[in-house]
Amino acid sequence: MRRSIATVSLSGTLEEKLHAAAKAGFDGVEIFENDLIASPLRPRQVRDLARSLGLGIDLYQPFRDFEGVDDARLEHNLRRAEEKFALMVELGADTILVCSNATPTAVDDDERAAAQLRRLARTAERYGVRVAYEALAWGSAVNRYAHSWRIVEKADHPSLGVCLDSFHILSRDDDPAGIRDIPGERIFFLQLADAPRMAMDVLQWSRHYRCFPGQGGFDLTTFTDHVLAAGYTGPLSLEVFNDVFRASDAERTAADAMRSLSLLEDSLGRGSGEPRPRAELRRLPEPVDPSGYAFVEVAAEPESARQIRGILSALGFAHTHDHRSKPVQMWHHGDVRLLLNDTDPRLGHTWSGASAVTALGFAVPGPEGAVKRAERLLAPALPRRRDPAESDLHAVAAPDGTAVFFCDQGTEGEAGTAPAWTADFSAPAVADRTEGAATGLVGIDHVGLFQPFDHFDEASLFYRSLLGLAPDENVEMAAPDGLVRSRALAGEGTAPRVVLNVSVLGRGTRADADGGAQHIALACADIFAVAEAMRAAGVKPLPIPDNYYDDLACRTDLRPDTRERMRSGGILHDRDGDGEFWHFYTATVDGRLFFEVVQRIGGYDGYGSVNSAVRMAAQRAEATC
Ligand SMILES: O=C(O)c1ccc(O)c(O)c1
Ligand SMILES: [Mg+2]
Repeated sequence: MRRSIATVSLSGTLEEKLHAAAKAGFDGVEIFENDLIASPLRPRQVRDLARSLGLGIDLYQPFRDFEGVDDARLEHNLRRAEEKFALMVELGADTILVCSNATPTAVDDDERAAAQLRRLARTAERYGVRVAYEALAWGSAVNRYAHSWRIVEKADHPSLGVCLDSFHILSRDDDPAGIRDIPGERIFFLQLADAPRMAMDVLQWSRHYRCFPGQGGFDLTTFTDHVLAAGYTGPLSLEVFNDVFRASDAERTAADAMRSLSLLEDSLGRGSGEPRPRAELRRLPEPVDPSGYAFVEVAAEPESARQIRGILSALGFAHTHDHRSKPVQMWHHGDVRLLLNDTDPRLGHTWSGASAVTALGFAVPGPEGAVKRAERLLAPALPRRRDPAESDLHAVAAPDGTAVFFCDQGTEGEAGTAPAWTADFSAPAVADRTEGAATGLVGIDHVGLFQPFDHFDEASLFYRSLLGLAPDENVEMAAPDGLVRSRALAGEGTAPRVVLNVSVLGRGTRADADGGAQHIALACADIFAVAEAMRAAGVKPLPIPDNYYDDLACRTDLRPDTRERMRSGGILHDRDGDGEFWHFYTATVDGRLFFEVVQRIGGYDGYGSVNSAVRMAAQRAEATC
């Protein structure tokens, strides 16, 4: 199917928008009238530029407040429309979007609206233009797609059809199944937008918070399947009004948009009983099903690396191997592998110098397939410095610059065998080996990464589309320096898990500290044993205030001796039904990187976010003491 994007979805001038859309691989654009009016380019020049970039102009929009007016107004509106049709001929655009009248004086009279739209269609026909009538969710008389279709049907002119916009339909909880009853050839245009579920005025919601499919709370797959089942074969076009996208880099937004559309298109027509769509659908390489983390790599300056080594040893990790050609140590505990790079990460992305998670290695069944899928999803490939004998690990850059590696899960899990990529590491001399006392860590539960404000939604779509991780609901937490929004993503069978955080207002020390707080959460089977082993090794946990434990006494039935052990270990607790979550934190290195140890019991599936405000206040106290 053709893929298009509305210029309103991108930042910059019209020229910049066209270049960005073309670079991301779109076939066409919807030109927003304001973008044209503000452009120094004449319509013919816009047409020529679009053509030279390989873009069609699939829609010109919007034409407002046309129908449901008195006779004098109608004549005026028809003259107005005719000017625009002449302009569209210059522009080389053959479809105009007319949105339902949103003025308070619009008359709710289908006969009149149909007669007026028929006159508009007759005029449009003379210019070779088609009119696509869209019901705005806040239209005065017409605000449901079924109503717009009744009027179009009544008007009965071949140059008049409907434009369906997922936002206007799904924001009002309208049932999209009725779209199947509209003949496909009368659906002149399809606009796709997702949005987070919000209880607010629908116009404000639409103009500021739309996002790309897969980034919000609407089911765009089912919606679009209905439109395809009706027989629609026109473009899939993204029309996203979003305050952040308007202010972000247009090329990145366009790539994010294309990733979203590729994922959506790949999901279409797969339901059982779905009729075969008339439109040709592009499919992505098979989804990747990661079984967990192969490794997590941390980079740190030498002094900070020393502190990290102290924490890892106290947690029972041993420094077992060194990379054959790079300054990278492997720290190992059971099946958990952390890589510590203490001089120069050279991963092709920027590193501020503060300790940071620089790479995530995901264990996947077929790395080549994962790489192909990542390429199709426009994930930027990272250059690799590689000696000929080393394994050919492929990495792509996540939106925050973190390198994402695809590692063959191979025989991982079979006793005594190590994954192939670990052959790049050799055992250090015994004298260099740092042995910790094994503490029973069983895996990497999750990695938490603070995201740049502009790229939060992009990041969650990135992990979702490349690795098939399913996003959870957003959670908001009150940090002492502002609200933090958090979204967890987890693979099938709950591994691996990634937690993305962002400052709701895009500022605060948590967001600023050289790119934002990050943590690695390690899973264990006995939190008290790990806490005690860590303290016995001379490493203190993040201290939690006594008030927290007093409150626990009020709201839980935890026994006093348990609470006492929790207090000395800095351990926090959460419960969800029969499930329980126990966790504690280490000190923060460079004000940025910390470790968490967690124990999940029963079906607990969260991240202890009820305790996050206490944790973040404790971290602020730690930073200022
Ligand atoms: O917000 C608006 O006015 C507006 C204009 C054109 C559209 O296609 C739309 O969905 C909304
Ligand atoms: Mg629209």
